[in-house]
Formats: sequence, C-alpha cells, structure tokens
Amino acid sequence: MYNNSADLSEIVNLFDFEQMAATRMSRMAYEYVASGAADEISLRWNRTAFDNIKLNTSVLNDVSRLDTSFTLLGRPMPHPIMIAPTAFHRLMHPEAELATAKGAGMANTTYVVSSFTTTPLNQIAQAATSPLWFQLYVRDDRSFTKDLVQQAEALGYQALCITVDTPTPGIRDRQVRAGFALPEEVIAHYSLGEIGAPKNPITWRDIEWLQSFTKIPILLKGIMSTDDAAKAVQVGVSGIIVSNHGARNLDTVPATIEVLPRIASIVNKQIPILLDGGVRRGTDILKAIALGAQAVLLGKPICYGLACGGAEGVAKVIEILKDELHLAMLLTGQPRLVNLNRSLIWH
Ligand SMILES: Cc1cc2nc3c(=O)[nH]c(=O)nc-3n(C[C@H](O)[C@H](O)[C@H](O)COP(=O)(O)O)c2cc1C
Ligand SMILES: CC(C)CC(=O)C(=O)O
Repeated sequence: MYNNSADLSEIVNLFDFEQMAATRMSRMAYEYVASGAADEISLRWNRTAFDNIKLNTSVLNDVSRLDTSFTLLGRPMPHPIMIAPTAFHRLMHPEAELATAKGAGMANTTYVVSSFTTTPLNQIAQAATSPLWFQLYVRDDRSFTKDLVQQAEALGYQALCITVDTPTPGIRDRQVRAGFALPEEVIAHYSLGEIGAPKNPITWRDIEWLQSFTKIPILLKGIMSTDDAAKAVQVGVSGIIVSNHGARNLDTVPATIEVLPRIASIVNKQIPILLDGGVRRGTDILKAIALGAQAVLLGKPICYGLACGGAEGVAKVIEILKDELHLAMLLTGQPRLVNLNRSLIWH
C-alpha cells in the first residue's frame, strides 16, 4: 500500500509533490485526496482565483529584516502557515498522524488534527513538538462528542475547529470510481463507524452547547457567507476559517479567496479569520493576508508530502512555502506581514 521513500531532492514546488504523490500512492488513496466534488469546478476556481489576483510592488523599502510573526488567539505564531485537518493519514504513510505531527514540529507549525485521525489523540500529543488544534465533527451521540472535546482539551490541544460545512460529504465521483473503502489497518478511532459520511446536521444551538463546556477557543471551519460570518461574531466564537472544504463538498461555490474580502469587511477585525483552499504559492499567502486573513492552512499538499516522505515530506511542504513567502515579501517590498493591507492588490 505504501511507497514512501521518494528522493525529495527532486521536489522544487508544491505541484511537484502532487505529481510525485500521483505515482507513489495507491490509486484509491490518491483519488481520495486529489478529487473535488462533482465536476471539480470549485476545485479549479480555488486555484484560478489566486492566479487572477495581481500584486502591487513597492520599491526601495528596507527589507533587510523580514518578519512573518503575529499573534493568534493570544499566542505568538512564527509564520502564517498551518496544517489543515485531513482524515485517514494511515492511507498515506505507515506512521500516519505521528509523521504529520513530527513534520509539523520540524517546520514549527500548528497542526489541526482531524476527527477522522487514524492515530489516537494521546499518541499524537506525545509525538508533537509544536502546537496541536483539534477539528471536531459533531456526532449525533452528544455525550461521545463532549467526551472527545474534553479529551482533546486534557491532552493540551489548544483550540477546537468545529467543521460546519459537512452535514454530508459531497458528490465524489472519482472516489466512487476508485472504489474508496478503508483497508482493515486504517482505523478512524473517533468515527463511530460512519466512514465517509459524518452526517452531522448541527445548528447554531449546538455551537452554543459546545461553548457552554469547552474551555479552549472555538473556531468555525467552513464559513463562506457574510451572513454566517456575522452570526459567528455574534455568537462569540473566537475565530472563523473561510473554507469550502477544499472544494470537496458543494461544487460551484466560489473560491475561498474570492469571498474573503467581503467576509473580512463584515468581521471588521473583531475575531481572527483563517483561510484554506488552493494555497500553493508564497504569493497566495501574501494575497490572503492582504485581503484580511491572519493565516492560511494547507490540506492536499500535506497529504502529498506525507505520502512521498513522511515527516520530512510534511516539513518540506511547509519549508518550501516559507521560502516562497520570504521571496514574495522581498520582491513586493513588504518586510512585515502584519502591515499588509489591500493596497498590495493591484487594480
Ligand atoms: C484528503 C482530505 C481529507 C480531509 N478531511 C477533512 C476532515 O477530516 N475534516 C475537515 O474539517 N476537513 C477535511 N478536509 C478539508 C481540509 O481541512 C481543508 O479545508 C482543505 O483541504 C483545504 O484545501 P486544499 O486541500 O486546497 O489546501 C479534508 C481535505 C482533504 C484533501
Ligand atoms: C470522512 C470525510 C468526510 C472526511 C473529510 O472531511 C473529507 O474527506 O473531506
């Protein structure tokens, strides 16, 4: 099932990782990771929307000292690149989520562990050397859900990302064609046996219920409209993640970077905004921050890095992006990420 000992020196950018992963992962695993919903229109838009944004440059600024640091939920962050929650890492590498956690530590990044982890939360916490967050799929069994949140808290997971965009996964034709089914050794410990279908029709009342006992900051993952962003602020969550689930749920929703500016205007800096979906280049990160995000998360590239090179592969994905981000800051004349604003975007 695995073919993880690739020569990573051949890898130059994140697209190379995808190409290499396509030749090294099982067809089923690759199709699971790479595919988008239905006709994959939003999947393409997540990329083309970034491509279509043009950058302004500003010359003769002092860029001798670059600063990518900022504060998120009261904690210092060295750079704005995080690992998005993705399910079933044992499909991609025998060390599974432990390798992802080690890679995250090597790159000094925060790793959001999926509810559909194939490694128990305590083992990941033991292996981690950088901050962990936990992504929650709320289950019908509320006492199970409450126990899981409290377990994550007790293990030191620093924030809770509640995924709100997946009452059901979307139409995934390529997964169906590839005969997606979890091999016996790939066990999602907290899935309640409902693999591939979270079936979690949660409502705003459930968010209030989660707030009533959760001690760590709560973020809502999967906000795509200004109304929902306004509601999120109103109910008092600590942050939102603008996400269309990597274009895996509802096809023809807009690209995340397209909706970001409107959501940022509504939120008006009351709570932090993170973004994921199609981030593949250092310039993408610059654009996201200029348009109102504090940080970005990576989904598919981390899966490809893991499949090609375990912890080293994961770390290399982040390191490549960090280098690209530094170059983009130098070349746009922007030494400090926290100073970025919409003037960086060319109109
Ligand atoms: C293979 C895979 C599994 C995913 N599993 C989850 C998950 O368990 N929970 C979740 O909230 N999001 C999940 N997502 C969505 C990601 O968290 C993220 O929103 C998305 O991948 C970001 O887009 P990108 O892949 O273009 O970087 C998954 C995405 C992929 C590609
Ligand atoms: C089991 C899946 C619903 C996990 C997921 O979020 C995804 O594959 O996008």
